[in-house]
Amino acid sequence: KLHHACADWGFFQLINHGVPDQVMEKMKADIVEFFKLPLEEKKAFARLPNSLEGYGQAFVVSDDQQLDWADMLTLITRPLQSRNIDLWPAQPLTFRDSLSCYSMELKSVAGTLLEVMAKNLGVAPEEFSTIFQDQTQAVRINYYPPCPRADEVLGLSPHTDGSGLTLLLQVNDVEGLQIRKGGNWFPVKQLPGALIANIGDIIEILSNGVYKSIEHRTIINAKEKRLSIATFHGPIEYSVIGPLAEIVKGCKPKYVSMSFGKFMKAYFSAELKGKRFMKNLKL
Ligand SMILES: O=C(O)CCC(=O)C(=O)O
Ligand SMILES: [Fe+2]
Repeated sequence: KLHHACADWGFFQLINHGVPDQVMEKMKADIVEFFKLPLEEKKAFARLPNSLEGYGQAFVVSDDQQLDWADMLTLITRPLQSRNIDLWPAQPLTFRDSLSCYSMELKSVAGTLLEVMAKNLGVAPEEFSTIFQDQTQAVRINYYPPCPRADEVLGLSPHTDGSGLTLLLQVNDVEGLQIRKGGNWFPVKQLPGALIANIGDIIEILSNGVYKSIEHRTIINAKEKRLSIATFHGPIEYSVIGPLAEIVKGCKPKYVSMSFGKFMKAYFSAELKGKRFMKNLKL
């Protein structure tokens, strides 16, 4: 079932993920509290120039670009030695603990899903676990303020995630995520308690296109704010991203191979434009 959902849609909702309710609820409550803080207090955790981490806009590549209608907090959560705790909000007081617990639980969910995917692809589970063991994990917490001219802005422009696998949680009860399928946009209604799983570009490349990363965007509500937390799971830092040898036995690789570092640099220097970034990586 998972295989079909992944391969056909690049997207699925996970209900029996095993993450304790209280871990999800604590995380959600602390996210809501953080964004309520006065701007000056949030700015204490501001993104530094040339860094992707911290509070502020992401994906700004030029001065004349129209910005997305969102405020974001991006933090690296794994591997543990990559954590930059100074950028983790100290208010509310439980934030750091909530995020640590949430990060650990989601790592385990992602690990299980990646194992299932490796099996479905017919590659040795070790091949995937070597790439994803002590995986990189980062969170992007998105705050979309209401906008009276909601149809003139986007919360997040169409994009695919530069991750292997993304697990997404809508924090308050406002919808806004849309996925693209066959040229049309479909709204996603999060099932109660579910985590939304998105296939990212790295799985598309490793699987040589068997799994496709899902193009998605968010729209803005005219009256209500919306909050979400996206948790991105990627490979270990020094891995090479390219079609797996076992998969391209007897067929041609469809994507270029490059180091994870180079891939990330390329991903963040491209404007968010649907699947255009991936098209550039095709052979
Ligand atoms: O807010 C959402 O539902 C989606 C967020 C997202 O796609 C992202 O942060 O990459
Ligand atoms: Fe995304």
